[in-house]
Order: sequence, then structure tokens, then C-alpha cells
Amino acid sequence: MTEKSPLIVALDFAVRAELDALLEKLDPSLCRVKVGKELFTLYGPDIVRDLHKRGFDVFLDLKFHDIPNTTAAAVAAAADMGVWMVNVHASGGMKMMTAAKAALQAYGKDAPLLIGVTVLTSMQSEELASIGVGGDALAQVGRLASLSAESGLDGVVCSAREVSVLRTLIPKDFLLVTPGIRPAGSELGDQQRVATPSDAIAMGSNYLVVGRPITRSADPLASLKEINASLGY
Ligand SMILES: O=c1ccn([C@@H]2O[C@H](COP(=O)(O)O)[C@@H](O)[C@H]2O)c(=O)[nH]1
Repeated sequence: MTEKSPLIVALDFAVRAELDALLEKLDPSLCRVKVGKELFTLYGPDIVRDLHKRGFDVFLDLKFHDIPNTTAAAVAAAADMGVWMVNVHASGGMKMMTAAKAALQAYGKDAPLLIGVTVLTSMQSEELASIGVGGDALAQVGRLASLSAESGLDGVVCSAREVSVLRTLIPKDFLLVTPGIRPAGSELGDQQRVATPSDAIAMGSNYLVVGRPITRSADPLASLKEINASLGY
């Protein structure tokens, strides 16, 4: 179990005023936050600076996927911003991931956690064949998680459904970051491989990424606190 709530709130907003309204209610002791492609494309590094000023640990979820030189430079740029966690697509391969890890060496203990994205939680096994991947989601997640660990990464993004099997394949301290979290009864949206917050923790997730069940709730703070309470925080 992490020292504070394992919750990472996905700040997927297009309208700055809506984000600010939520941030006024959030407290860094309650959760960490995630800046994804939408928010970063709209507001850039300023949004990360603002979140840092407010005291939040920031997961910069830009899922870099490029040649090793470009990915390493992008990850170093993220480290310059002082983010807590950054990620790359594990399907970029070992050369890309080891280059990204090497780029972070210069930051010492201030380096962000480097996480590999395995199979998006919006995908089901059936869809993998159409992108040339043989086998089911679990097999592909296992393959990419092992490759990420061999490349020196700190963990992977996967669905909570894969966590218990992954724990048998990867080092003990390897971090498993799980989106696709849906409290019982909430809408799935485009998520396919889902789990409830308490099941995800029981199966061994280190961090839970939760977006719409909090951000689109009528009372985001109450929804966040309800999830924390269900996990004992
Ligand atoms: O496999 C992945 C990787 C990243 N995500 C991101 O997590 C959040 C989930 O938001 P919800 O609203 O709770 O569905 C979102 O920012 C995704 O970009 C993911 O869902 N799955």
C-alpha cells in the first residue's frame, strides 16, 4: 500500500474554468493528478506549473511513442518540469525504453517514475488481431510488462484484471498503474477492461487512475472521498 491514497485523478478537461472549479475543491492530501493529452495540448507546461504550485504530484500522461532519441528528449523535458511520473508506449521497444531511462539518469533522485503503457484499457482481446497482435490482452500485457522491466522502467500501465498474473512475472517493487477503474454501477464509457477500486487494490494495483467517475460526477469531491473511503483512506 502507498503512503497516501493510491488515487490519481485524470484531469481530462477542455474548459479551464471547469478544471479550476474542481481544483478549488481538491486537496493534494486526497489524491495525485494526471495531465493527459487534451489538457496538455490546450494549456501546455503552464498547467503543470499551476498544479505544482497547488502542491499536487503530477503524472504527465503523454504516452510518448517515437524513435529512441526523440523519446529520450521528451522524457527529459518532462523531468525538467519536475513531474512525478511520465510514460512511454512499451510497444516502442527496448531500445526506446532504455534510451528514455538513460535520459533520466542525470536527474538522480529527482527523476520522475518512468512507466510503460501496455495494452490500452479501452481494448478487448478481440481487437488485438486487427493491429497484428497475436494472443489475448493478458498475454500481450505480460510480454510488454516483462520487456518494460528488462528495460529498467519503474512500472507499467495495465488493467487491474491483469495485475495478479503480472505479479508472478515481474519484480516485486515494479509499479502497476491501473486506469479503467469504475465504482460499481458507474458508466463504463469507452473502457473495456475494468475493475472497481477495491477489487483493483485487492488484486495488487499500486495506483488507480480515475477520471470521469469523479470529474463528471455531480459532486466530484464527494465521489473522490467515497472512493478513498472504500479503500480505507
Ligand atoms: O490504458 C490506458 C491508458 C491511459 N488511460 C487514461 O486514463 C484515464 C481514464 O479516464 P476515465 O475517465 O476514468 O476512463 C484517461 O485519461 C485515459 O487517457 C486509460 O484510460 N487507459
